[in-house]
Amino acid sequence: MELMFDTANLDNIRYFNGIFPYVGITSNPSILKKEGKRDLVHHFKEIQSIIGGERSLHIQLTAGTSEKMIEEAYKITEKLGKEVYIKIPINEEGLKAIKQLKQDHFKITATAIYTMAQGDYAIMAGADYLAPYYNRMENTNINAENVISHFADRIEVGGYQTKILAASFKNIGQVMKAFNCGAHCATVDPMLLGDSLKLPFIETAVSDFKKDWEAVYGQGNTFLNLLD
Ligand SMILES: O=P(O)(O)OC[C@H]1O[C@](O)(CO)[C@@H](O)[C@@H]1O
Repeated sequence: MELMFDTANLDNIRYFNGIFPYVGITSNPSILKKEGKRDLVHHFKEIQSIIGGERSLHIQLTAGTSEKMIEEAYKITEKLGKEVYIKIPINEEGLKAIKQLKQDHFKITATAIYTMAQGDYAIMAGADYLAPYYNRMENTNINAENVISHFADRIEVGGYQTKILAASFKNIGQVMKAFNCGAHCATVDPMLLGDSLKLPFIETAVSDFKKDWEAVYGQGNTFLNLLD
């Protein structure tokens, strides 16, 4: 069970970096749009410096043909390092690009996955990660839980190395369901993760403990000044 942050916002990454256990950052052109026009090499390098070398960075290609996608992948990794995961939508051109890029030892995250067939092609093509779109599947009346369970099953039975990186979440319940269905990892807007800890009953429990403690040991005292 792993989390990634689905954002390119530097402030959010810096803030939540200190809070949640997470293993990487994902983005796509729509997520980048929210940051306005940027010097992208500089921006991604900044992200790399915040998250450190142990966590992964997943960057989506923008070209429409496999030839251009392959060129983009080379350019991105030339600027940002071969450790970057190249995100490629699973359509004809995308699959063609993955075939070549895997031969060239690139790390690949297959994305825009709505169907079992798309994911199975990506697994067979050797994708390192598979990003099924949970909320978008639900919006399309596709059973996201069945699709993710199917991938988990295929990977287990076939002994594939591909990991399921469930994506497109609009609430924390969807994230938990994706894990229940066998997703290895979920990429989530860190603001959504933050909101999942801001529940009134959590606050009530914490403040009740504080009140009970202070009723006995005095206001403002903690173990720090009582155990000297
Ligand atoms: O439905 P949404 O919120 O646009 O999400 C699409 C998802 O696709 C991804 O690009 C994953 O490949 C994520 O970055 C994002 O979670």
